[in-house]
Amino acid sequence: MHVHVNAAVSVDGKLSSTRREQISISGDEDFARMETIRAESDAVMVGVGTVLADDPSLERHDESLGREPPARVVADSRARTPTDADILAGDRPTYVLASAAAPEDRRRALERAGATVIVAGDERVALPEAFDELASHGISRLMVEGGGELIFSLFAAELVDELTVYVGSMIIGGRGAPTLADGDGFVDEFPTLELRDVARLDDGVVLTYDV
Ligand SMILES: NC(=O)C1=CN([C@@H]2O[C@H](COP(=O)(O)OP(=O)(O)OC[C@H]3O[C@@H](n4cnc5c(N)ncnc54)[C@H](O)[C@@H]3O)[C@@H](O)[C@H]2O)C=CC1
Ligand SMILES: Nc1nc(O)c(N)c(N[C@@H]2O[C@H](COP(=O)(O)O)[C@@H](O)[C@H]2O)n1
Repeated sequence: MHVHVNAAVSVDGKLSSTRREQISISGDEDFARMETIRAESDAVMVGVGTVLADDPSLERHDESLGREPPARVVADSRARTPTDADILAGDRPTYVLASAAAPEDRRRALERAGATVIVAGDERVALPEAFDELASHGISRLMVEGGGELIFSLFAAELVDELTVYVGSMIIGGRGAPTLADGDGFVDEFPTLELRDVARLDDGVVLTYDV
């Protein structure tokens, strides 16, 4: 499976503020670029932290490409996604990746709300195992939008193939504000990236890396 992480950060590397509310870091051109990546993907993924903070629909995509809209995927160890979340609305498939720690009643409630629940791992979602299961559902191109906890785990599990980061010309600051890669952080060995492209867009830059 090809995994493409795409996110927007401030110059100081933040995904949003200490309030964890969605901020328009991207301008119109970058949102259009994001929509194109969504449309080229079989599925778009976020962590449940993003679902709880932003309630994204992951719906906006570039229809001119003439492909089926992408499925949606949530990494949600304890099945906390609200049953009325936008990510479950409409007909597109939604896969909730949960762990064995997810209460049975929550898993059932999400299935009743239309989700396909995939259980992998004991406490947190075992991402390699869950991705194998997604591949068996025909997902071969996965776009990941965030947030920082999920992106860190994907790098830690060496699952990222491509990274695009829009750096908006703003400072957000805040010790507790989410960054592109949070989690426990790397201390000995650090994933290295190969810079493939730099492009000016809106009032910022898009950095494209192979991992
Ligand atoms: N500027 C941007 O491009 C984006 C910004 N955001 C922002 O990011 C923030 C949310 O990010 P986070 O709080 O970091 O939450 P997150 O969206 O990364 O979700 C983390 C949660 O995912 C679940 N999870 C399950 N298995 C996991 C695993 N193996 N590794 C990591 N997490 C796993 C856990 O419950 C964990 O708490 C919000 O403020 C949102 O606005 C989110 C996406 C894009
Ligand atoms: N690419 C990008 N640029 C920004 O400035 C952002 N704030 C985000 N946030 C993420 O975009 C998604 C919103 O989804 P919907 O448009 O509501 O479907 C969600 O993942 C946000 O966290 N992204």
